[in-house]
Formats: sequence, C-alpha cells, structure tokens
Amino acid sequence: MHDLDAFIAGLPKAELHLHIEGSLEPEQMFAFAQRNNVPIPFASVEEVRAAYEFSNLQDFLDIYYAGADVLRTEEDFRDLALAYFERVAEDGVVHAEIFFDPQTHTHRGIPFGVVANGLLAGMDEAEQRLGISSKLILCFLRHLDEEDAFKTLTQAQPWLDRIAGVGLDSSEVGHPPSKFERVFAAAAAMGLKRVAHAGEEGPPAYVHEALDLLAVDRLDHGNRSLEDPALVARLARSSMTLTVCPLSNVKLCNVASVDVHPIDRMLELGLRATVNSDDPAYFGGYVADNYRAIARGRALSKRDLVTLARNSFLGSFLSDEEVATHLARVDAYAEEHA
Ligand SMILES: Nc1ncnc2[nH]cnc12
Ligand SMILES: [Zn+2]
Repeated sequence: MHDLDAFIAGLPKAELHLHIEGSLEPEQMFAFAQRNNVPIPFASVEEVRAAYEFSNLQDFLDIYYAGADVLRTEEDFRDLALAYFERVAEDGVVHAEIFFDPQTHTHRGIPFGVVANGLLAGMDEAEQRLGISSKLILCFLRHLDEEDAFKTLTQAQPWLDRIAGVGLDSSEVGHPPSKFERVFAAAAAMGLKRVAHAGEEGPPAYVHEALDLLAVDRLDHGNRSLEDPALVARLARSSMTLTVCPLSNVKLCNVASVDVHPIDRMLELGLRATVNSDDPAYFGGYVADNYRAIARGRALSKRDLVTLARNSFLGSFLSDEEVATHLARVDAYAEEHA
C-alpha cells in the first residue's frame, strides 16, 4: 500500500456525516430484496451500479429512496448498520455519528421502533465487537411538512435517551431551514443536539438560517458558505464544524472534480472542516476513500490530514473528556508516523 494510503487508513478518525440508508450496497439490496420478497427493478448488481449516475441531489434522492424499500425488518436495519461499522473499521473509524431518515420508512408502514431498535442493535454490537462507539441522529425530510416532522419527533419519544440529536436532509432548494424552526426549537427543549444540511445546493442564506433559526451545533456540507465572506468569518469565529463530503460533492455535480475541491481553502480560511462519506454505497467510497481522494486531488500534507482527523473529534458530540482521549491518540499516531 502507498505510504499515504496506509497513513490515512491507520489515522484514528470519527465519521460525522453518514446516512445509514446510503450505506446500502447493491449486493445487500439484492440480499434484502430476496429475503423479504421485495421486487427490485434491476437484474444485476452491475445494473444497479450503472444506474448511479447523477446530475444533481434530486437525481440521487429518487434512487436512494427507492433503494430503501428493501429494508423491512429489525434484522435488516441491524445488518445494515453492522455492515457499515465492519467496513469502516478498516478505515480507522473509531467513532461515528450516523443519520437515519425515519420518515422514509414510517411512510411505507415500517414502525419507527423497527428502524430504531434494529439500528441500535447494530450499533451496540459494533461497539462490543469492533470497539467503535456511535451516536444516532434523527433526520427530518425537508421536502415533507412541519406537521410530519412533529409527528416523527413524537414517535421518537420512547427512544430519546438513545438519540443524540436531530438533523435536516433531503431536497434542499425550496425547503429552507426556516420551515423547521419550531420543530428544532422543540427538539432543543428535549435536550437534543441540532445539525442541518445547508449550503450543499442551497444558497448562503440557508446557512444563515440554519445558524440563526435552528441554532445548529454543526453544519452538514456548508460548501456554499464560501460565496459569503462575512459568513465564512462568522463560521470560523464560532468554530462551527462543517461536515464536508468530497466524493458526494463530485458525484452530485456540486464540485467539478476532487482536483478543484475547496477542502484546503476551507482549512486555510480557519474553518473547522471534516471529511465524511455521506452515502458511500452511492458515491463511490467510504470515509478513508474520501480522505485519499482529496489528499491526492489537493496535494494535502500529512499535517492537513491530521487536522481533518482532529476536527472530526472536536466536532463530535462526545464528552470533552472523550474528545481529549481521542485527540491524544491522533497526536500520538501523527508523531509515530511523521
Ligand atoms: N447529500 C444529501 N443531501 C441531502 N439529503 C440527503 N440524504 C442522503 N444524502 C443526502
Ligand atoms: Zn448528507
């Protein structure tokens, strides 16, 4: 293995932007379809992969929501989560804060508890077997209305001690954060952390709204903040974490290629950027693939990569003590492999 590849694989890191439904590999899609007797419109794994050509976020979302239909039982959600953790154990991931989209499932008649219990079982097993800690973040689908988001928050009540926070995902343009101001206020009152996708395709104004109206603790993507220097200064000043997803940005045509990805510019501007995979089964790589792609595309130094890994813990929802322990491990690794 190339020296930099090995360095990246061994670098302890957290993943902070991962949609668990987006880790559904074509092989798993076929396996779940077969065991649940769900028809799928593809004849082979190759045919599924060939369909993963997207021109924008909506193109992807249409196929992503269709793929999720094979997930039916608690066992499916457990297996899905466990397969993700088994895969990223090879990538140096020691902690992950994973998103799930309950409405994608409850709207198909799958009870909230089937989804939550299955994912939590996979997370618990991963912690025991692989030593990877994790937290769960409930995302509201922003193309649906406020009432549906409130209904979902109510359904989540029995699991609140196992849910770290709420997020906002799905079709961004036309669905500004302001639409969910009251839901996020209710979530905050329940003691939940808040994150939101903003500035992936939407304008800098949506990032302002996520900060001002949703009081987010972390910003998902945030790329288009770079168009607004005052916003960049605000994000840098407040040490706001950005969960950047390079291969996703390229696959969804928001960035032309990793060779022109702004990850190094973000770091130079003092932004707390992190590197994540978003929907690895659909975008061509897990978290270490994302580190490798930008390391090559932007000629990042080992020091930059260490900064990105440090940022992943600094931006996590772990306790200060846990963060300090992880940072010490990153620093020890960096020193040993300088
Ligand atoms: N990149 C993304 N943006 C918005 N919603 C998503 N759901 C899954 N991946 C997403
Ligand atoms: Zn995302």
